[in-house]
Amino acid sequence: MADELDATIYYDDDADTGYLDDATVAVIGYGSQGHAHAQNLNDSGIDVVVGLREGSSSRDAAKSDGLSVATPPEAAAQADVVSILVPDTIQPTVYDQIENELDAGDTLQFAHGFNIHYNQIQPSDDVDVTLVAPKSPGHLVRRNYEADEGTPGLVAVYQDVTGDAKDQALAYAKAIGCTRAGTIETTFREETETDLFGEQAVLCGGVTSLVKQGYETLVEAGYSEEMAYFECMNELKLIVDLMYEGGLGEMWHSVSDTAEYGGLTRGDRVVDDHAREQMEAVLEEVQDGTFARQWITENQAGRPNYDQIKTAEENHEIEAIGEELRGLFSWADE
Ligand SMILES: NC(=O)C1=CN([C@@H]2O[C@H](COP(=O)(O)OP(=O)(O)OC[C@H]3O[C@@H](n4cnc5c(N)ncnc54)[C@H](OP(=O)(O)O)[C@@H]3O)[C@@H](O)[C@H]2O)C=CC1
Ligand SMILES: CC(=O)[C@](C)(O)C(=O)O
Ligand SMILES: [Mg+2]
Ligand SMILES: [Mg+2]
Repeated sequence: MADELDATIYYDDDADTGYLDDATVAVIGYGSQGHAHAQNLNDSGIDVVVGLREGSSSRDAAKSDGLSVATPPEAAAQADVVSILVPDTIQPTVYDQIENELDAGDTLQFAHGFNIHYNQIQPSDDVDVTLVAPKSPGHLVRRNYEADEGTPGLVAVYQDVTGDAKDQALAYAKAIGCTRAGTIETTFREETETDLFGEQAVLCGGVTSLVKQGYETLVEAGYSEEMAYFECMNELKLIVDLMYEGGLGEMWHSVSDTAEYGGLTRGDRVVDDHAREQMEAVLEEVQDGTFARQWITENQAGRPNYDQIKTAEENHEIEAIGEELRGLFSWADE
């Protein structure tokens, strides 16, 4: 355990999958996280059953991956740990379907704290409630596990009636590969707020806005779409890979002095004080529940705004030129 840092971080040696040896884990959902957790748990020797609704389009995939499949209530009835890995706004409905199948001492496990933190799910007081949240998209949780690597994660306990909630959560984190890379102990509130902020202001929202703005600036100045795509989208991965491997310094070391000087003197003009004020406003809307209420209301209304902005994003010209160019990479499937 690395405790000389501010946070308490757990690694493989700090976790014992023995806490899941006699348990069955129901993974409800087989999407981005669900397919990864279910397969990683299974490959780690944990007894897994996948819970999917009747007629689910994911049933064939789960079965072809060698996993047993049941409906969410059936899976929960068989399980000692129920991992809720369906979309956040669906979870309260799915919880209603399974809550009567939970026995005293079972565990309700999440990969994001949204529904507990914003009181959308009030779990019964006789079950453990835990969180193991990979800091990674689900498909890389699986890919890294198969490569004998891992993805960092967060672990939290909301309710511990058995006395083993944290040890069992660490066993789960180890079985999906998170303690290979490090799993930070936190709370449902901290995970929820930092995850929502990070995906909105940096990882998903901020970065894609930066890419699109850069692309549009070049194209509107008369440069070709191809040039703008390779400069502002394709090369971003190559730059971020270096940051991932060795920090900002690794990237600055690898790029030219010209790029380093230009980046260090112009970067804060683009992502400036106004951007920082907006980041702080975005965080405040996460903390005071404004975002959660907006997202819940949006779903209750049938996602009219979400569908509209999602369609506009899909139709952004960078997507078309990108698909065309990626298809021409020498290694692309012919
Ligand atoms: N995506 C990610 O990388 C990350 C996600 N998380 C968290 O993990 C959890 C799961 O997210 P994610 O994996 O993205 O979810 P997905 O959107 O990938 O979940 C899809 C799964 O949910 C099922 N599903 C969808 N709607 C329903 C429904 N109405 N009833 C029953 N099942 C339904 C689908 O089944 P069907 O095939 O039948 O449609 C499918 O199996 C969330 O809490 C999320 O915040 C945390 C970290 C990262
Ligand atoms: C992949 C991840 O960590 C996110 C962005 O938080 C999510 O998909 O919710
Ligand atoms: Mg996240
Ligand atoms: Mg998230």
